[in-house]
Amino acid sequence: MLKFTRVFRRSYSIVHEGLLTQDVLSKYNLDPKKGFCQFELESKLNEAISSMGWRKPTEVQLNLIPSVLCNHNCIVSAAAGTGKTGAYLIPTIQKLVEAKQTLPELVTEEEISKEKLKIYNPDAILLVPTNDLCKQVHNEFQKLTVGNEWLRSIVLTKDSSMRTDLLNFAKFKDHRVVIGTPVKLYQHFLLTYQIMNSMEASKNIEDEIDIKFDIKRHAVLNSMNLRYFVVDECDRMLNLGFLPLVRNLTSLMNSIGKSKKDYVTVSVSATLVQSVHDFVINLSPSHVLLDLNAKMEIPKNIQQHFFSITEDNKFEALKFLFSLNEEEKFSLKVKNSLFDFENKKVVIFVRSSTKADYLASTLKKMKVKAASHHKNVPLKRRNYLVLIGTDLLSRGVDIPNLTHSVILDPHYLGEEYIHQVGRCGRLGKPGMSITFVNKEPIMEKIGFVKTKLVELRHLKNISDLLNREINLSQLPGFEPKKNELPAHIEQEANKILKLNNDEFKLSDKCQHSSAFLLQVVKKKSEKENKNFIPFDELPFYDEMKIKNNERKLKKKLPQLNLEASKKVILSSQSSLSNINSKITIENNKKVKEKSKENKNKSSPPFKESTVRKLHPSLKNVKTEQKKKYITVDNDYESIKLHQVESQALVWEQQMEQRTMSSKKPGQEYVKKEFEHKRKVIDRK
Ligand SMILES: Nc1ncnc2c1ncn2[C@@H]1O[C@H](COP(=O)(O)OP(=O)(O)OP(=O)(O)O)[C@@H](O)[C@H]1O
Repeated sequence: MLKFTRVFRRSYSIVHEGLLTQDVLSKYNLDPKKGFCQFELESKLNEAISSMGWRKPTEVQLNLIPSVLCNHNCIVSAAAGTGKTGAYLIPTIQKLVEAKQTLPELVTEEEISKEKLKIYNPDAILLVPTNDLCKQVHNEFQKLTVGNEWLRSIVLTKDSSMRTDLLNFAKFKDHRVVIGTPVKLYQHFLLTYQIMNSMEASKNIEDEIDIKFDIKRHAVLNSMNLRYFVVDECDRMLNLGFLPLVRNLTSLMNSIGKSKKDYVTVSVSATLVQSVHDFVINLSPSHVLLDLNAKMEIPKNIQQHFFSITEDNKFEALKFLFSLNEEEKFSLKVKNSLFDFENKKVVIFVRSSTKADYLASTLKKMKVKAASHHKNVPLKRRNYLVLIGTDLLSRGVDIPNLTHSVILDPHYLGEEYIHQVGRCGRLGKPGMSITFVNKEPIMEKIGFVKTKLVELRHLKNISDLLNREINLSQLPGFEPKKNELPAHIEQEANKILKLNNDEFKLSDKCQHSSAFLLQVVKKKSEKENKNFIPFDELPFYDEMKIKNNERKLKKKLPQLNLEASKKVILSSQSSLSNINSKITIENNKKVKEKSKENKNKSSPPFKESTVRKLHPSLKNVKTEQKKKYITVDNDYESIKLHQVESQALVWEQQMEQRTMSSKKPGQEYVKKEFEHKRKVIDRK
């Protein structure tokens, strides 16, 4: 059963609610004003700490260091950038230095040549969620072990192959610490398990495992000597779906090392959610809970700003922030220092790696030193001022003197915001977070799935987590325009604009774009999403199937009455005319010429079937109303509509004339014919 030990409140303010256990308090006379000497650390470790410029322990260090030194399992949460890495590294190093005498001898050549399974037994395993964070922790570890260089660490990430790792285990048997990602560590423990099992059962190792294992040169990872097991960013691990993996990893580790619960477990995160508690139960039954960020607050040194910006304007707004001239900056600075991005280190969070790359290249064109970081691009720490990344960048990444966190696409998880904002204003330095929120829902492809994203909901998650109301402000010059279409409609319409004319025939493009707009605006007027067909799903792409698709489209296309059609044209005029004028501007002349030719011909320009095919949405539109409908005539679509309409009118007039003059024999027949034709037109 999980047992949290809560002790009494400290007299000084920096230590939060009763956190430290009695034995810790009686052993150490803790004082936040005193330096690291209060922990009675080994002299070289003390020197290394002071050479890093760390004078006094931070709050989390003051709590965690003595607790680990007293061998307590700990769950710790503290705001981002408060020195958690040092807080778990310092006591681990101290304990390993103390135990130096008991270290195994270096492996000798003779030993290596024996046909015996070599085992690498580290004293500490630090589980870190991503490759870049592993490297960051490794760097900090190296700095803290200056003077104690014998205490090295091996990094296990996807950057090295399994065989290289196995070679390193044999070669660097004296390296006491392993820093690795869950996947790589799991792979190694599984391999050890398989090899040990096959050896026990006197089976051929090669038959049992996929890797070419060289028993003379390779060693396997074991946890027999394990004394410290640290899970950094543990809620991140859970969010990334590593929970089953980490569970399997620990159970493998325990069964191989036969060291169940012999080691001290430290679980660290900036945000402590219930799932972390549940997860920790599996690691160790009793824990000291050092919850220094229970309220999940953003440190006061970080200014937070939330702006309402439409999806299409987000990049523009960002570019605007970067490209303000001195005068503009000055005028805006009067109100807010927010706009001063010059020579500042900025981190920008976006939803996808494609967006990150696009934005980085756009900013580079503006001569801003920008770089992107996501799963395909490793973290570059030099020569840039602006780093653009996905949520991979939000955890643990420590960039000194970073002042601005810009969240272009707010994450659906509220706690992610805390981590993203935590990249700036670290350790009490001034920082500023800017979050852009698109009020309209948008459809976006995430991986292979098209998802409806409602950023207002994400904002609510943030406000629920921070337990405060969040008001959206307007960025000057980016206020919403009147009669603006909802962002998701604009977004879809813009996709149409980006298509090349070669992709399909102009007529099809116009027809479908207008059909699409008619459809989405119908949706808008009905204020429901059920019949909404995203652009990508409209049957445009395969020219060969266009006829079939048209039939499908007709079925899908909701029936429009005049009012709806008129609204389409009027309310979406900007988009429609945008689309039509932009798509057809070059082709307009040709089209007009064609239409003139058609008009000049005595025979009607379209056959009845063509009219029906051309504009299925004309169905149910009555003659008088049709005249009003033909209001916009400076683009191709309306010209076409005009032709269709005028043709329809011509027919009607013809029929009416025939009816008028048909008070002769055969009148009945003509009347019937007229009624029939009228029905046909009405159906059109
Ligand atoms: N006692 C200290 N005095 C001064 N600087 C410190 C101290 N402890 C840590 N730092 C520095 O503070 C910065 C943030 O530390 P660290 O990355 O460990 O924070 P963190 O709490 O792990 O952040 P995150 O939640 O983002 O992972 C680092 O640059 C580190 O070198």
